[in-house]
Amino acid sequence: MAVFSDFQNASFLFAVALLTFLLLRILYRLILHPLAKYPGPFLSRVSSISIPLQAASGDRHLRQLQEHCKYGPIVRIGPNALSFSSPAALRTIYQSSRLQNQLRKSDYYKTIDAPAGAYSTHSEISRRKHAFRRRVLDQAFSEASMRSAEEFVINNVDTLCDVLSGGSSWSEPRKMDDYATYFAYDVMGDLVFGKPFNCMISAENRYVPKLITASSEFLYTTAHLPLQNIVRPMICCKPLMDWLGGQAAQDEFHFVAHAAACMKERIAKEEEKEVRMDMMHYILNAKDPVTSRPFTQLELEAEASLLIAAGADTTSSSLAAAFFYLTLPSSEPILQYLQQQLRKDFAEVSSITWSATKNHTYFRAVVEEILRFSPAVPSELPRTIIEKPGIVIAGEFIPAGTTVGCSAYVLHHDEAAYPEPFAFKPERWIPQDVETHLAEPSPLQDAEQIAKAREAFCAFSLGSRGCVGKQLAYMELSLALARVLWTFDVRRAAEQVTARTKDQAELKGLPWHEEEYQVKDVFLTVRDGPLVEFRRHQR
Ligand code: HEM
Repeated sequence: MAVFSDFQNASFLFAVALLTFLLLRILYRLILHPLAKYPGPFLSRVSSISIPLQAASGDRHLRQLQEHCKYGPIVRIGPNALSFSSPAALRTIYQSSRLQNQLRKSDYYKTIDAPAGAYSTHSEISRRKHAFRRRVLDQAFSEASMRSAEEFVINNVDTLCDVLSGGSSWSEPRKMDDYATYFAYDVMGDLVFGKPFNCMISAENRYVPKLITASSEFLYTTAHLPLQNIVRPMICCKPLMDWLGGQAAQDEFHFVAHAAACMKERIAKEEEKEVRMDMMHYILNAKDPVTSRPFTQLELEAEASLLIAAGADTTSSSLAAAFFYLTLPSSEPILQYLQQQLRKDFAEVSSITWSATKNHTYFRAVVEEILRFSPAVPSELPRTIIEKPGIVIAGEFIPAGTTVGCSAYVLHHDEAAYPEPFAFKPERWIPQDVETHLAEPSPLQDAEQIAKAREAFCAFSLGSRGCVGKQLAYMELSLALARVLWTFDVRRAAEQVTARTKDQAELKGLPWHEEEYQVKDVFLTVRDGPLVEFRRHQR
């Protein structure tokens, strides 16, 4: 009896001590913490659970914008984390070479590749090791490599046109999130593994995009959980994850194994007589100009998985968004004008090349506006301040140990840089002195407004950790979009599907914008639709 009572007393004392500790911790975070002066939602200021909760909901980008509208340009999104929404902060955090030793990618990145057993260029947080990766990987995005890549991209665009076509009459509604995904994965398979996945023409490999989305969803939340030193080893343990992590965790392991097998096949092909001049050829033959070291087998496998995930999902998200914005009823004059221009400027579809689209002012403005409105990596990219005492961001001294970041979605919907941010307006990228001939022209921009728009644009992030595949992404998007729009009349189907309905948004207290392409933010995006019909254009 006495033992039981001692146990009860000890439990009671333990509970009181724990509650007191938690209460004091909350008070400290609210009042005495160095970030206490920054506003933010209560839960975010006192606990680290807010970010994983938002990540799990798929609404994080929308919440972040909502929070910036409510609290201003600096929001405390976790006890030790701040989100910034100004172009000045964007440049300091991601681009300042002076601060490169003081900031590094946050521990979040250590977790996202943990199941693969090796960091990729994207997840490597050590500045020195990353610099090596980039010196080698950059060679796969050289001008020569991009020139060879164009042919592979065009072959896949031809297939896309074949599968979209309904002949001379209107096609069935095509679900463009799927077609864009199949196209982008086929391109990346072609460039990285030496063979397209053939997703556009066969269902056999369509599980690959699903794997990547599922693993991105799983890791986006998991990597933001508190106590990463415990979480990380757990998600590397396959038997435990098979049991705990369900289908999503199994998908992640499946994809890693799949990528490794494809890489082995591709490496064997490099020994063949006829060299395939795809991106992997350039990677396999690249050596670090500083150390003369090529990638090891493990590094190659990590890069291959990264290139497929980072290259395919982002591009497909943007391509699907393109069809959404261009088929909005309010975009009718934009679409009409764009198609007229493309058909006037290019006599044959084959004359639509990457370099020709680069110089097409109106087309480029359309692409830029798509990337602005719906950035494919919408939420903030976390960086940690590692050197004491700290650094100055946007005029504020921020102490070491703080995780800081900017969200492309938030910056891209800032009224100051983009008046009417929820309207699709390619004209905002075109200087006043360029004639567009739009039926109902909106005012074109003066140089100052365009400079503001450019300053806030960060779809590909900036600096040494910015997107290595930016040029390839523009090439794929431009060739696919321009050639499809040249070849077909396009129109929105009567029925539509969406990743988020107005009712769902309102139920969660999220803002609703009728003309926005809805995505779920899983670091990459999950999307649904639009449904679009195609008819071969009669010239
Ligand atoms: C519309 C298309 C694309 C968008 C919007 C995009 C966006 C981004 C962003 C925002 C980052 C920074 C991520 C971070 O800091 O965590 C990034 C990094 C990266 N992207 Fe892209 N990307 C696109 C297409 C591509 C393509 C086509 C490839 C390659 C085939 C690619 C390869 C990479 C790689 C390897 C990194 C890591 C770079 C590093 O850390 O050094 N991306 N991308």
